[in-house]
Amino acid sequence: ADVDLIVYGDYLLSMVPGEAVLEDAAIAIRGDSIVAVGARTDIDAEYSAPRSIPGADRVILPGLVNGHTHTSMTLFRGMVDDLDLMTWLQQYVFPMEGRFVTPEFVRTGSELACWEMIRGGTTTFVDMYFYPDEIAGVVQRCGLRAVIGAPHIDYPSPGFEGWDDSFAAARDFVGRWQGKDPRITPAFAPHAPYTVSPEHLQDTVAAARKAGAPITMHLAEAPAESAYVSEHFQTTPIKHVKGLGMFETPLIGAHMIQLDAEDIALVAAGPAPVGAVHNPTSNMKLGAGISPVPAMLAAGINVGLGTDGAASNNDLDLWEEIRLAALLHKVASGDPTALPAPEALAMATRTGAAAIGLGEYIGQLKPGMQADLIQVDLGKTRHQPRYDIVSHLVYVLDSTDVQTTVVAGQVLMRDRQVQTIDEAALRKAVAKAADGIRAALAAPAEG
Ligand SMILES: CSC[C@H]1O[C@@H](n2cnc3c(O)ncnc32)[C@H](O)[C@@H]1O
Ligand SMILES: [Zn+2]
Repeated sequence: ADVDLIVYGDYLLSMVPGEAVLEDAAIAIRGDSIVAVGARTDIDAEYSAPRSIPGADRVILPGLVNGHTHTSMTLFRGMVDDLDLMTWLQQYVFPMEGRFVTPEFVRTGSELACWEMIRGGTTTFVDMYFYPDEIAGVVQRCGLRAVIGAPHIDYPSPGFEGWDDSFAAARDFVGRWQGKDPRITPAFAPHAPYTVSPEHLQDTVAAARKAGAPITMHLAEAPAESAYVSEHFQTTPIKHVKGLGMFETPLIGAHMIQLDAEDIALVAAGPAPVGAVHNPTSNMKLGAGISPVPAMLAAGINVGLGTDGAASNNDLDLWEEIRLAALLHKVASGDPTALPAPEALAMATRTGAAAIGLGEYIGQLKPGMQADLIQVDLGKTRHQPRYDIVSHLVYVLDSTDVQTTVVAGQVLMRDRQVQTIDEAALRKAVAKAADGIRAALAAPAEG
């Protein structure tokens, strides 16, 4: 039978539960979907394609899922480091966003992020940032898949005076993008329990239920958030939002650190799917704490991985998050068997896809699923010897080993060359945006 593309690999990791690593494998793709996965000899006997990608020394696996980021914040990379969340946010980030975030800023920052994610093997991301139509435009042009959250917050923010206009714009955004592009899922993105009132969070829930759209928000992140919620509402962040109906509609909770055993049970009980996104680098850097990931997984919660924005990471490299997650929970528990390598890799693929509500379509390589996949090169001397492929992926690989990135059957990167973004033009636009930020950092009193 004719297909559009065949991708080969010395190894193939489908991430389908119970399936072993396949050797000398291939995957046949028609349109945006996977048609067949199997031994190279079987695929070659049954399918022919006008295009193919060779697989010597390469592993095929599902594209990575970045469950929480703020793509445009790449332009704030390295602007300020080594602060706690609230100081970082309130004294530096919010004021700089007020000065610099425009549609052009978002377009450039988001394109820089997409370039970095394509190069590192991320095929899907969940974003929450201002001017989401600009982000959606970048996503359409570069070919990635995204859940794009339209932000709303009780305070003035770029483009908005406060709640009323930001919430109205979020409803419009969701209405405009629902069903428009199969690679884009619009979402509601209230900022956090300490910046959105209980009444307004209930409004978000009602709008999300009516639209059938997911919600993504920062939740149970730092001790200061718990202190705020305790002081104002006499409860924990999780019980607070549960009481507002937020677990009755699909929710992607970013961070999910400050949870006790009761909170974990409430999240697991839903009744709607509540995914948790763990951001180890950002959490460590901002001193926010350690998310109870092993306990959440044990309770049956789908836990994914995220980078957060590049202003608190300072890159969008999910391989780093996979490795840090696997290591952090061993340190936190004193148990080297905590979060073993296969589980850490699943958080960036199958479980991560489920956590963001796309588990039926992506995160595993099997017929009928979307053709979102990557090839990584294990041929370098650094990868010798090889006894266990998953061990290399989690503990040795870095993003420069990613050779090929495919989303919905479209090849976005081949032999490390991004096909859909003009890198030289992007560098120019980034340099222009950075000049203004650099000047403001050098003369803060003038700002
Ligand atoms: C309204 S969503 C965008 C908003 O969120 C800010 N932000 C970035 N990272 C974090 C974080 O870890 N916790 C809370 N808020 C964060 C970002 O700067 C935007 O203002
Ligand atoms: Zn964030």
